[in-house]
Amino acid sequence: MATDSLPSWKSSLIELALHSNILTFGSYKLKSNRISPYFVNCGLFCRAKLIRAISEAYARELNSYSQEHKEWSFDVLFGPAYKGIPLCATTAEKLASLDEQRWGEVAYSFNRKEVKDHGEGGLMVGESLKGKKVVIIDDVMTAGTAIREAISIIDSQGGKLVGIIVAVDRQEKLPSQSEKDGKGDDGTARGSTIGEVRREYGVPVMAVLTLGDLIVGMKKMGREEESMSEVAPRLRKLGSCYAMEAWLTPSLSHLEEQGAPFGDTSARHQHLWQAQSTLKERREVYGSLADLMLSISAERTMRED
Ligand SMILES: O=P(O)(O)OC[C@H]1O[C@H](OP(=O)(O)OP(=O)(O)O)[C@H](O)[C@@H]1O
Ligand SMILES: O=C(O)c1cc(=O)[nH]c(=O)[nH]1
Repeated sequence: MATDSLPSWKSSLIELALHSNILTFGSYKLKSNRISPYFVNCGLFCRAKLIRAISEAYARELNSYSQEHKEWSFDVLFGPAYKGIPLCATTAEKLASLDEQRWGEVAYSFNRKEVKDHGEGGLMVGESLKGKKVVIIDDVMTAGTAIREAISIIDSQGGKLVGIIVAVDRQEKLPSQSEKDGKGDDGTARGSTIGEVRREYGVPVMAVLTLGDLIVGMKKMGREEESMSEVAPRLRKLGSCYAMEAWLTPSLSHLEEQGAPFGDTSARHQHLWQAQSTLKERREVYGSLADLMLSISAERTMRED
């Protein structure tokens, strides 16, 4: 569960993201057509000290995962076009700086959005993926469409996906059928995007920061009021369970991972109640934001009953 303590490197990264307008608040249409009251623009990690900070953070996460899982390794970091491109190159270099012996030979690769028809030609740039163990490095995951596209490129190139890392886990739920049909969220209880990708492909999905980290970081910086006074009214206006789900899904996906059934209504209610208790525990930490989410969550449970 998230707490109000963040390692100092995470706090510094959030501060950099705020000062550089990488993390902003407003109303944004996402690739999935969802409307979000905040946005993470990783294209703005475009100055030396910013790209250094984010690539060090990715490299640190990957290196510590590999230290904890000695049998796990990879050959190539694949950065999907466009925002993944600078990330894969700089993070490969940072990995080698962290541990030359382990990562000195790590390679990177990325795709083109349009196939090149002259010179070397083709879709891919960098290391061949054929027969290689590949980790996808990307900016954020929302509905998981971009990651699935990247996975199909890896498959088509003969690579083997062994992991995924993103800068920010937005802690979003899976798209509903009505969203896929272009009719907006139907408010059904669903697991998290990241949990589903993890389960479906059987690989670790890592994130440098989560939405929870961003909120804790803002609070530590005394910017909670500023950000939340922007975000909360919009969440309210959306009227769906966007905010609540964002906070519930870690608990829901955790329960799902333990094998809890998700199909029938009573099991789903039980999960919602458990997740709400988790929110209650978070209340002290997240103050008014948690209050807001609890009220949305209660309304929703009543609607489901
Ligand atoms: O999980 P999803 O709902 O798919 O959305 C998230 C992805 O969508 C955007 O990429 P986009 O394809 O727009 O490419 P870009 O890197 O060129 O911005 C964004 O940069 C994420 O990678
Ligand atoms: O879902 C998206 O399209 C998206 C979200 C976000 O925070 N940042 C981004 O670049 N894309």
